[in-house]
Amino acid sequence: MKNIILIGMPACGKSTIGSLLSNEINFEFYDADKYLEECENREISDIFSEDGEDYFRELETKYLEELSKKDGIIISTGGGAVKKEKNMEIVKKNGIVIFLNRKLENIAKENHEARPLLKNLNNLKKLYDERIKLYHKYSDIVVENDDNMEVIINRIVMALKGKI
Ligand SMILES: Nc1ncnc2c1ncn2[C@@H]1O[C@H](COP(=O)(O)OP(=O)(O)O)[C@@H](O)[C@H]1O
Ligand SMILES: O=C(O)C1=C[C@@H](OP(=O)(O)O)[C@@H](O)[C@H](O)C1
Ligand SMILES: [Mg+2]
Repeated sequence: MKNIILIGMPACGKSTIGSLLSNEINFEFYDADKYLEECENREISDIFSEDGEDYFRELETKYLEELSKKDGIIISTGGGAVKKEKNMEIVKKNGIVIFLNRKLENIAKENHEARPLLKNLNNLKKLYDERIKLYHKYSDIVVENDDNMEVIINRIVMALKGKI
């Protein structure tokens, strides 16, 4: 059984939709950021402020590698997981990658307190410009997140038919 990997901008819905999808298709759900926080017993915002982004990225790769040893699971990645080609090689070995595409104006409305890279909301457009090509490059399926959750989950289930 393959894994299902959700990628996309911060606050595009990866964690929420990953969990809802898990209820729908009975795949175990792992949020890569939450898994990292639990294993390290630290919050991501503290890791960023005390040790910097590069150190966070090392941990991110370590735990994506660990999670990818499992199969038949859903992994919601952090928005920056596409920054390292190695991360995508790891998850794509036994995973189908879904890019959740959500409008920046909707993303901007969410609460970003726990997202160190969005302390300044001006950074959102910059991150988008840096990453949009990467989300397309690494995704097997693109799902527009522009409706209510039930519709989005249904879209994903339909798109996955015959692929897992
Ligand atoms: N289609 C949607 N309709 C309503 N709220 C949404 C939708 N997609 C995402 N959200 C909300 O956006 C917020 C950020 O989602 P989250 O799952 O944390 O994103 P990510 O893990 O991609 O950073 C959550 O409060 C979530 O409920
Ligand atoms: O976009 C990013 O670089 C990040 C997104 C966050 O996850 P979400 O995409 O779930 O917000 C988290 O991994 C970290 O704060 C870095
Ligand atoms: Mg998340």
